[in-house]
Amino acid sequence: MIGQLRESSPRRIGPYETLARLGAGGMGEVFLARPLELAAYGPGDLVAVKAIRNELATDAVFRRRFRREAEVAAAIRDPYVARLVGSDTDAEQPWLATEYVVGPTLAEAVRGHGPLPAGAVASLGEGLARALAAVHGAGRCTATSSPRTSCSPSTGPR
Ligand SMILES: Nc1ncnc2c1ncn2[C@@H]1O[C@H](COP(=O)(O)OP(=O)(O)OP(=O)(O)O)[C@@H](O)[C@H]1O
Repeated sequence: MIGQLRESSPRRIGPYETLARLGAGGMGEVFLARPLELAAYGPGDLVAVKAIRNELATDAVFRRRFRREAEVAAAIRDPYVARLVGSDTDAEQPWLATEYVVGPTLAEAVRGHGPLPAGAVASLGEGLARALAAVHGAGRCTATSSPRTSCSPSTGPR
């Protein structure tokens, strides 16, 4: 659910202006945002920016993991995975931005309309499996030990 910005919410993250709060996870908060350069702004330019919590931002081990996450995300090209559109893993408060995915969360859909029909569950499962395969494939291809030339992200895990 899209929530209002809080008093403590950042108004600006990297090249983006925050508009609303989308949620929070283990790493930090996620904001709906748009590019500050309004001339370049179109409806498809809305992004979800994940801003990393301060405690984690000062943790060197976490920073390394987050850099790796951004590197893997940048390598993914798949219709089932929100595309990475920008990141700054070296910023004081690191962030990464992905395409904004419109629509309710699964929990909101079930709360509002009850259990999904079997066909919808099947296609959701298929989409999740495809997305996971794409993420695993990209992880293999960006691993330092695996030469990029022998790797095809779209083939997924073997
Ligand atoms: N690209 C996006 N488009 C729309 N909503 C998003 C997007 N990314 C995240 N959200 C919203 O923000 C919430 C938190 O996302 P986040 O990625 O932080 O969750 P997480 O995977 O549980 O966290 P973490 O990776 O930090 O453990 C999601 O549940 C979702 O509602």
